[in-house]
Amino acid sequence: MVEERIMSHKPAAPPMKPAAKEPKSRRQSNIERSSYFARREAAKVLRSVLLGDAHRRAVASIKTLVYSPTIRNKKATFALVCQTLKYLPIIKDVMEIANALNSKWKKQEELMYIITYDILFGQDSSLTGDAEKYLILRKGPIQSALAKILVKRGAKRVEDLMAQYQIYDVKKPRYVRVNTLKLDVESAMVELGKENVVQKDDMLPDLLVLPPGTDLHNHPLVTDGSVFLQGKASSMVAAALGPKPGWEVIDACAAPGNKTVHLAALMKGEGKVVACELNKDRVKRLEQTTKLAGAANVEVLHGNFLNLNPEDQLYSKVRAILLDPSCSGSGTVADRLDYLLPSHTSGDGGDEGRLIKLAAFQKKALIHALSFPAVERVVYSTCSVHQIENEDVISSVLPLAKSYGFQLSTPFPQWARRGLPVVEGSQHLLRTDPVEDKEGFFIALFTRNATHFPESFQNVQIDATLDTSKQEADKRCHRPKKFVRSLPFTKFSRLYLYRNSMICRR
Ligand SMILES: C[S@@+](CC[C@H](N)C(=O)[O-])C[C@H]1O[C@@H](n2cnc3c(N)ncnc32)[C@H](O)[C@@H]1O
Repeated sequence: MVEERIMSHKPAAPPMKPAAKEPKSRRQSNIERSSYFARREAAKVLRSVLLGDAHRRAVASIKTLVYSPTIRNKKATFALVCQTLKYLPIIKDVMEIANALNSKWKKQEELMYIITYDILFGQDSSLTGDAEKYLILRKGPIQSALAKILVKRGAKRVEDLMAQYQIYDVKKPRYVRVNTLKLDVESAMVELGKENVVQKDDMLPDLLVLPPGTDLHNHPLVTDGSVFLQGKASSMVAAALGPKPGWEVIDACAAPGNKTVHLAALMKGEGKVVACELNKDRVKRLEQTTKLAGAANVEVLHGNFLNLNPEDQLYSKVRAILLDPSCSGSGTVADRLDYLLPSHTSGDGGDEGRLIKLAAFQKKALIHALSFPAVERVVYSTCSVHQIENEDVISSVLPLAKSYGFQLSTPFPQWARRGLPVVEGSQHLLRTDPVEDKEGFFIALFTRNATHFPESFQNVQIDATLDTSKQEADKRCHRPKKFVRSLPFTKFSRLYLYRNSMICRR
């Protein structure tokens, strides 16, 4: 038999079976045939994921890969890839202990991972094909390797083992946010309740809770934008900002726009949401989301939030800013599965340099958000579990925020999990736990009363980019100025505030 190549577009046809004692039904043969192809298609996708293209963007990438025209059985392939990835660290150890792969099959290790998943944890008993036959012959050693690992680690069940391997079981409820621009909550409950058990969330009035595993991707309410498949933590962000109908609001880093359209709905479609997005391709997603949601009060802006000038008349009435900047995404890795990819298996989940860069941008963007003159509320949020992107950002910005008249407020006081106690006011910060709450989000809410705007603030112009070269900054600062105060900006630089002048960074 010619060696099966998982990278070829068309996998080899399943081998003809020797005459069986009892002829197989046509239905059974079709099932075997489609499972055979699904495993090869899944192996092809898994190979691309593990090779690196999809690194750090696993699920988005798995979806993109699965939805390519070359994949026929998309649903089965997607499920098989996700499940195999979920168990991959265990599968790899099992295969090593069982010494299951010879050099020929090592060349097709992704296919072997998929088949081993099926042998150990899957429900597919129709394992036909050469690769399958090879592993079924080694089923005994494979199963005893798993038993050895369980004994060695003192784990009674595979679930305990998964916990030890830090694999989170992602059986979380399916949350559905009702887009109140299109449908009221009661009607959504009635409609979804026809086929599912639906409850209202205990904190967010526009959020519904359905049983884990409920698949609503093709539900008419989802496809027509009446409801959004949005998690609880993600839905808490716009609600924490609490914009009122008629306000002007900026969503600083907006695509794909789930929170943008949530803001629009909370504002009952009245007022204006300026949705700013840097990435051209993601702007398209943002526009699609906005259109789907029927959020007519959203104005999409393709640009860099750091370049919006707070002194521009255009933004003089902006009362709230939602800042959900690019982050490591480490809090949603259980969803995205990339925690199983090579650089994520060692614990902290990421490359320090990348985190430092992200945190630098996050600080800059937060300072920028706080510098809009009429802003009363700023929410800073991430889907990261890293202190450097969360509490550390807040603590480094807090002195400046206070000088602008802001204080930390407490979003959702009834929520028990708060910030790490490494910053003054950590009790105001909100965290969700990646294990307990199935996703790790962070929310900070800065508020100030209009009456508490600092007197000096009225006369202070803000350097919009905080990114200018030193030469440019010096030029700008070369004006008569009256010193107000200096504040730490980074470890190495301070912000100098001057009345009737720019903020200069040195
Ligand atoms: C975490 S995502 C936002 C998710 C979005 N809030 C939602 O819930 O759908 C961060 C987004 O910010 C964008 N972004 C990054 N830097 C930016 C900048 N300087 N100005 C505007 N957008 C930026 C990224 O392209 C990305 O789309």
